[in-house]
This record gives sequence, C-alpha cells and structure tokens, in this order.
Amino acid sequence: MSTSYLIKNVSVLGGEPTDLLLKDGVIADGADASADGAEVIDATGLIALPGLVDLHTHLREPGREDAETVETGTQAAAKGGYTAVHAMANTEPVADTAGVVEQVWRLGREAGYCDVFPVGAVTVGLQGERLAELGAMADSAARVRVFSDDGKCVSDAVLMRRALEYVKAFDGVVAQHAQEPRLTEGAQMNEGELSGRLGLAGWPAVAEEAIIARDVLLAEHVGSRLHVCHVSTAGSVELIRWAKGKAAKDKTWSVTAEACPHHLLLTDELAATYDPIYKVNPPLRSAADVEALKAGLADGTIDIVATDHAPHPHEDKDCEWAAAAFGMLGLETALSIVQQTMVDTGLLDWAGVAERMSAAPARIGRVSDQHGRPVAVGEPANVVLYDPAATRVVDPAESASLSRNTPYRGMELPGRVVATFLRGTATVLDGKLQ
Ligand SMILES: NC(=O)N[C@@H](CC(=O)O)C(=O)O
Ligand SMILES: [Zn+2]
Ligand SMILES: [Zn+2]
Repeated sequence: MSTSYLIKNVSVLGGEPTDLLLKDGVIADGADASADGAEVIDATGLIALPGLVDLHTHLREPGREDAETVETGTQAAAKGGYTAVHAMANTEPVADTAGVVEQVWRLGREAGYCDVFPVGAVTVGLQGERLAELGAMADSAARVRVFSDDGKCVSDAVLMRRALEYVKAFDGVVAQHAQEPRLTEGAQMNEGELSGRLGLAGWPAVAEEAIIARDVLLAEHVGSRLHVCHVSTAGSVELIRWAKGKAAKDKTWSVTAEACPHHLLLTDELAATYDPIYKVNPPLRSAADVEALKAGLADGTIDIVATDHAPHPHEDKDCEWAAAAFGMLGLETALSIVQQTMVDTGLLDWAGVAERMSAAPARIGRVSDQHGRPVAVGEPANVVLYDPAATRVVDPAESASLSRNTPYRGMELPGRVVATFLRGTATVLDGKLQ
C-alpha cells in the first residue's frame, strides 16, 4: 500500500491555513477520518502550489548523457517543484520520429520523478528543410502536442506555415525559437553599446522581433496555435500584446509566450565578465528589457515562465566566451527567481505564480487533464510545498543535474522547495530527493 500524507496547516496559494490529505494519488479533505495512518507533515508557514509544469526543458537524452539524462534532469525538476516537463527535441538523434519521442517518454516513466512530455521536432533533424513526421509523433504513445526546432529557428516561412497548418489536425502548437538566422550570424551577446565595447558580435532585438511578427501573421492567416519560446526583448512583449488583442477578437488562432527566469533577473552587463556562464540564447538583454518582461508577465501578455534548463558539461562552458555553448541550468532555481523578481516585488501573488508556472503551461501543452489543476479535493495529488521565508546560497555541487552551469552560483536566493508530490508519491521530502 502506498504512503498517504496528511499535510497540516498549509496555506494553499497563500490563503488561510488548512489540512490536506494526499491519498491514493488524489487530494482528499484533511479532516477525513481516513487520514488515520497517514504520514503527518507539519506545513506551518509553507505554501502549497500545484506541481509546476515546464514547457521548455533540455534533458539531453538521447545523445548527450554526459550533460544530462532523463533521470538526472527529472530529479532536478522534482527538486525545483516540477511534476511535469516538456523535453525539447534537440537531442542526438533529434526527436523527429515516433520512435525517439516514445523512447524519451518511456525513460521518463521509468525514472518516475516527474512526467516527461516529449516535444517533437518541426523539421527533420532540425535542418529546416522538410517537415518531420508530426502526425506519427502526435499519434504515438507519447501523444506529442508541442512541436519545436528549439535551438534553431524555423526560419523558412513556407515550412512554418505548413507546420502551423499541420498541427491543427491534433490541436498541436508550434513553439518557435524566434531568431532570424542572417541577422544573428556569429552572434555572441545582446547587440548594443556594450557588445561593441567588449568586441563580441551582437544579437540584435530585431532578429527576435522580426520572426515573432511574421509568425503571428502566419498563425492568424492559417488559424493555428503559435507559442513563442524565451521572449527576451521589450519589443517582443509589445508585439505579443498587439497580437493577443487581435486574436481575442477572432478565436480561430492564438499566440502564447514564455519568459525564462534568467531573463527576468540578469542583464547583458554580466557579459563584461567574459564568463560564459552568462552566455545564453537568446542573450541576456538590457535592464529596460527585463522590466518590460516583468510587466508583460504580470499583465498576462507573457503567459508563462519556462526554464529553458540547458545543461552543458564543463568542457563546453569552461572556455573562452566565443567558443562556449549557449545555455544555463534553470529547473532548481526557477521558483526562487520568480519569487524574487515577481512576488517579493508585488507584481504577482501566489495564485498568479500557480497560473504562470503550472496551469497555463499545462493548458498550452495540452496536459491539463493531469497537471496544472487546482490544489483542491478530488484533484490529482501533484503538489509542491514551498517555504517562501527560507533563503539559501546556490551551490552548484548540490544540484541533481549532471551539469554545473548555473549563473546563480554563490547568490543568496529566497525560498526553498520542501516537498514535491507526483500523484501522491513524494519525489522530494524535506528538500531531499526520495
Ligand atoms: N537556450 C540556450 O542557450 N541553449 C539551448 C537551446 C535553446 O534553447 O535555444 C540548448 O539546447 O543548449
Ligand atoms: Zn531556444
Ligand atoms: Zn531551449
């Protein structure tokens, strides 16, 4: 018989303290007599949120098991409060067939730390030349609904149009890595006065914004669902705000967007260290961009926070800036960064965090039958207990990830994930993996 948990004095989304019983995979009333025999957790001072859902995680398996595996990546996810992650397709081989997505999905089930929903590639081998077998991936056991060439932009407008048309058949969504390739050849950091001074090739805001503008028009033209990955500029927020206004009057198409924790906190000034720990795609931008992203996330223009957890082994990061890989870890620090940038600043309450880190990503990924549901009696017991009053200093050595490329090393961050439950089973208790 599986353990049941009686969680005493917990504040659901910051509300009045109550008791919750997690039993047989679902949430029951804490006053229920069947709580006898349950393991009791004193949750005084803790907040209960729905298990977090990441729409953008790189798990690296198959192919780069030196950087991360499905098992280690989902362990990091559980420690960060996640009960579901969408695993990006830029593996080796690329997740562009039913076979590969089923393999990733199965590895997630076997590991058991959180549900893994594979993202399917839009084009064969992420080459941007031919559409991958989107229908076969959708019909596979992995039931793929999110398609992305993330890491690369689907820059061919005809292919992007076809992909948007194709996914309508199974209510899928195309998640675009918006980067105009010609405008970003050799790009290393945000284009601005600083890139000139540092002698690093610039990645201009317009390279992101031009693709978003085009894709929004394509999504409207064919009547489909577009999702914009890792929005990083103020201009992108403006475009998405405009697009949402248009889409609201129509309903045959939609645009959703994500922001990453690092883009809510860090700025391009950090490139002056020449430390590639701060090298990421899209790059860290200006303080004005950070403010626009936070405002967009607060007012709903940006629907969700996604981590873009991008593990890289030390040999790909401990080198000169231009040679280093793009990307940084994110799963174990996301909730703390959102607390620091959005909650402690008064921009969001905990209900707003639950919407942007759980409910909305589950809806966009079409997994809301199980995930992103309210913390309420009768719902699946996917729950995270979080201590917003705790603080911790980030030590990369403590990460469950196989990689160490966190930009928050040595920083004191607010909050601590105390426990994570996946269908009533503890994956994390007292901050430790189970
Ligand atoms: N974000 C990154 O800098 N890197 C990602 C790719 C991506 O998300 O575009 C990776 O796979 O390493
Ligand atoms: Zn990307
Ligand atoms: Zn990514």
